[in-house]
Amino acid sequence: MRTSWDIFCHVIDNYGDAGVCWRLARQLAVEYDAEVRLWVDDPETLARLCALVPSEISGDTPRLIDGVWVHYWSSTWRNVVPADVVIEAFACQLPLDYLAAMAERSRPSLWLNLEYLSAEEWVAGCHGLPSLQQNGLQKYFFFPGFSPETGGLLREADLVKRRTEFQQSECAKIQFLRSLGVEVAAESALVSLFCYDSPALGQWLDAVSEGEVKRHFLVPAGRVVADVCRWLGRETYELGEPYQRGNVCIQFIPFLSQRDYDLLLWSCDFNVVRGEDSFVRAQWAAKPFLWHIYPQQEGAHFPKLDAFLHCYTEGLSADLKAAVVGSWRAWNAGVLPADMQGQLFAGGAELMGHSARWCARLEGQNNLAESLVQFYQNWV
Ligand SMILES: Cc1cn([C@H]2C[C@H](O)[C@@H](COP(=O)(O)OP(=O)(O)O[C@H]3O[C@@H](C)[C@H](O)[C@@H](O)[C@H]3O)O2)c(=O)[nH]c1=O
Repeated sequence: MRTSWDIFCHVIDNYGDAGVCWRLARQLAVEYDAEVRLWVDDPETLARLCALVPSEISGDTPRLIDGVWVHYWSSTWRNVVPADVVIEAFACQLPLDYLAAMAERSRPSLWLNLEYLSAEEWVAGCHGLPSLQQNGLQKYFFFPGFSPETGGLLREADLVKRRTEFQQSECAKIQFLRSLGVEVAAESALVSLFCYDSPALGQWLDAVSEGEVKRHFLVPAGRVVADVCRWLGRETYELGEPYQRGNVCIQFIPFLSQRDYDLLLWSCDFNVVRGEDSFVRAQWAAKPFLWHIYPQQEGAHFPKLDAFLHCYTEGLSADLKAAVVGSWRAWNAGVLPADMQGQLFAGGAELMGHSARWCARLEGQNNLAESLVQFYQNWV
């Protein structure tokens, strides 16, 4: 019998919550033949990530998309029979009636809270721990992560193969970039830019524009566009139009589907990414990158940044390690000291090789969907 899964997604802000839930839901349905319902309270955000999702889904009419039943999670809850496995993503609050129904099933549901990604050491110790809840059920805390003691990272079965084939074909890359209206000059390095607002951005672009290497920045529609326009001295912009300032060419492109965003990351020489899901996808791209971590109050994100840097930079030469750690920390603090601006791009061949080895290392651990399925099988 097929296992049924309910994934509950409350979109707090940005795209990460919906991005992670959608990716997981699809993988469970497509690769594990699971019967998946995704309950999302903001279908419009999901629709930006996958064109097949309509931006409005009524409470009564779920849509079957890529094998997943997408439901609008409205504030008025209509009772449904809970699934075998229930995932509350990022500690969202499940409907009270649903919680009661979970406990009333003849075989109670497995209840999991899917946590945010962190490379901190304590994560391995807390992964999979239960906590007794008011409805008499155990809730298990499920942590994605970078070590085999965690739930691993989202990675579709064919991801690395598709990426390798794409990156081996110059033609595939050119075709994809052309579909976005992008032509890259032969001697220019391609950079994707998806980050939060940052005072460091203008300083960095200044330095790069005066640098010796030509860089072509692709900027998907989003909040950083306004800052880049300001740096260009423009009030408006045309999608696809290349804007040149010094050695920097800027091109604004549409916000892509998740699938095309992967192609963008695979095509670029360097990716600026943020949050959780684009950060993981940049690692699967096996290219050098910069992580703009989701800023939290009182600097709570800095230990997370350091924990990741600690694992990620293992094996780098001392100079390069210092450049990566220093420039990532500076970027995330919003200040780039003058001598550090070029260092964001430091590393060349060493960092390229390192990115590929890091990706291969991560590929050696279970992926998140696989870990969840195994957890359920062991629990039953
Ligand atoms: C730029 C771009 C991104 N994307 C996708 C990739 C990801 O699935 C998603 C972006 O998600 P993230 O990278 O996680 O960054 P984000 O800033 O949008 O999301 C954040 O949301 C907060 C609520 C969380 O607390 C953060 O941890 C983080 O997840 O958008 C596209 O599909 N097309 C695009 O063109």
